[in-house]
Amino acid sequence: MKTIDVKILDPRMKDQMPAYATPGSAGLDLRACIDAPITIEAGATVLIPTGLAIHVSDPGYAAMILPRSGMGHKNGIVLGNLVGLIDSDYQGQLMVSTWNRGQAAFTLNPMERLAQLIVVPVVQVGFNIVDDFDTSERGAGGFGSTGKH
Ligand SMILES: O=c1ccn([C@H]2C[C@H](O)[C@@H](COP(=O)(O)OP(=O)(O)OP(=O)(O)O)O2)c(=O)[nH]1
Ligand SMILES: [Mg+2]
Repeated sequence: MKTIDVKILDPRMKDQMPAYATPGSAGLDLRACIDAPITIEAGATVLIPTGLAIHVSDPGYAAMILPRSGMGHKNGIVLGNLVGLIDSDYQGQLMVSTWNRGQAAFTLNPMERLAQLIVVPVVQVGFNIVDDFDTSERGAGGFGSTGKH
């Protein structure tokens, strides 16, 4: 398994480090490192610290913060930025932009698991400027151009 450097910024995280819940899990749950419950009003977005900093370091990888399906579907708790992208050279605290897209206030408790982190491969590209592309079957067709059924 690949390893990445992590700094524990909040001592409470020492015993609760993110871990894969099952052997096949892709995501590592992130916790709300807050000192007291925070009520997030319907429609509001709050930046929540996770108590951790990671340094992916290898530009061939990035980390992404995604919602947890249960929090998103049942409680309306998703991400203010929809998806969080963690650059391989970022060394600051992982922060979760926590958006209550639901109709009711939600109370987030200290150390509650609120989002998840995945690490994904990334290809950095350079641009080769051209006047015309090699022909492709799709061409410029998009936005439903292949039909509905
Ligand atoms: O949900 C997130 C998204 C980003 N970040 C951190 C890591 C990431 O590497 C950095 C910058 O993120 P991004 O490039 O998406 O934001 P930006 O608005 O473009 O800021 P910057 O100008 O710092 O790149 O912020 C988080 O902690 N949580
Ligand atoms: Mg940026």
